[in-house]
Amino acid sequence: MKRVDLKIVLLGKEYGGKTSLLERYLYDHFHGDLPYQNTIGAAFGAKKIQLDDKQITMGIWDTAGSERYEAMSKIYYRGAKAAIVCYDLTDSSSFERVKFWVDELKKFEEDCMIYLCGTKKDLVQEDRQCRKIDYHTTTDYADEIGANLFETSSKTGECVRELFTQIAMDFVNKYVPSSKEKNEDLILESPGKKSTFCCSS
Ligand SMILES: Nc1nc2c(ncn2[C@@H]2O[C@H](COP(=O)(O)OP(=O)(O)OP(=O)(O)O)[C@@H](O)[C@H]2O)c(=O)[nH]1
Repeated sequence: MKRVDLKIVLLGKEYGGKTSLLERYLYDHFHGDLPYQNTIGAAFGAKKIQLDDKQITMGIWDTAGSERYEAMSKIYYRGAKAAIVCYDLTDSSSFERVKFWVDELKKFEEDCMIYLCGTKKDLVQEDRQCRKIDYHTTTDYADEIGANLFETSSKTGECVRELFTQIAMDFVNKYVPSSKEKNEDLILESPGKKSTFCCSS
């Protein structure tokens, strides 16, 4: 069994749903009934996932969205192989913050794969008027920057596992040669193809 580590960072505006996304993925729970508590500094969680003959340990950094902690958040994306840049589907200003983080990553962490994540999908499903960020605007932007896009709900769990599994698969395809490919001395190609995930509308 081949073991590899994968560093992932969560970025995005405060109240954007990063911590909830991580908790849904790690512990399969959602504490929507508890009062909101902003992340201070950063939090860390880890999860192992197995893909064929590879065991990937994902180390996931949940950064604080408040601009007060911006300088600190920059520390956490260093060396990250994937960044999940979150925005709240019910808050238009959160998408402006996405652009800030994408520019940062493109400038300082070129090799980091970027995943755009529209959070709180359940709210826009309950009431379409809650959607403040047009789906096509985000897919156009994802195309422009060469990113994958997911719309998730930490309340229902929609698309959360799919997001992290996609990251692990892209990472393996990009960075971890399979034993067969290694033996045959093949050159690996990056996954290239982007995908947009919106499990149901
Ligand atoms: N309905 C619903 N509420 C959500 C969802 N995700 C997060 N929330 C709520 O949105 C609020 C903010 O969520 P957090 O996960 O704490 O946001 P954050 O991005 O970690 O915030 P910072 O720590 O300030 O950066 C909380 O009250 C959550 O319960 C979701 O998928 N659906």
